[in-house]
Amino acid sequence: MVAIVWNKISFRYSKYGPYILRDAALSLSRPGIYEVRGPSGSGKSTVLDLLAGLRSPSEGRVTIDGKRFGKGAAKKLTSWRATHVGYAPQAPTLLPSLSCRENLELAVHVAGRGLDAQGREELLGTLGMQPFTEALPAELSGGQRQRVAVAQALASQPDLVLMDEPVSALDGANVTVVEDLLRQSANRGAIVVYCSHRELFDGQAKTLLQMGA
Ligand SMILES: Nc1ncnc2c1ncn2[C@@H]1O[C@H](COP(=O)(O)OP(=O)(O)OP(=O)(O)O)[C@@H](O)[C@H]1O
Repeated sequence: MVAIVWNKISFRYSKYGPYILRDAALSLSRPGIYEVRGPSGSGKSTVLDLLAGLRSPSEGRVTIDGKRFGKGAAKKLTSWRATHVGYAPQAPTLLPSLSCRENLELAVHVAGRGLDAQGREELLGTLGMQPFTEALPAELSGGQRQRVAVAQALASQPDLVLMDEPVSALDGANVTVVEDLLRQSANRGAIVVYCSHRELFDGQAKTLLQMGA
């Protein structure tokens, strides 16, 4: 379980740059599926990075499991992130020298928890990647790499699942598979946050944040 509270969080990439977020507030503790909505360039990926603790707020503090983090949070959150967060960023970050199987194994090793070897194999199978278990990322199509990145983010059975455009390269059947896996994660007790230009879950996910233009 994980609980995240934002109170008056602002973020900009540089000291005099435009604000991406201004005095944003949110509270996340209940398992479920949440969407960060907004047009292209509005800051959805930035929000996911902040939730993952990969970026620190410019102003304000985030509270994670009762502890408050402000500037410099990203460094302090490294081990929390490794254990609790599964993140499939917009550009998949599979290690190029490791096979699909090994990329999942690494995620579980770093987290110190997650699916056993059989579970990881099954997860890849569910995503139609069983024939490519031993393939290197460079040997995969874009959609195949995206499916492995989704599997990698789920392999450690994280409390917080972050998915940035998880189905942008997938066909309809695989979109349904990803939706099912994310539902299963939420049913297991995870908080799932995603952004997607393609509508998922029939538009029924709760809105976590609505970003402006
Ligand atoms: N590393 C960075 N340094 C400076 N500006 C950045 C950086 N990353 C993103 N931005 C800017 O921040 C704004 C929000 O970008 P972000 O990627 O979060 O939007 P998005 O809503 O996810 O977009 P899309 O839907 O197109 O993926 C954009 O104007 C972008 O140019």
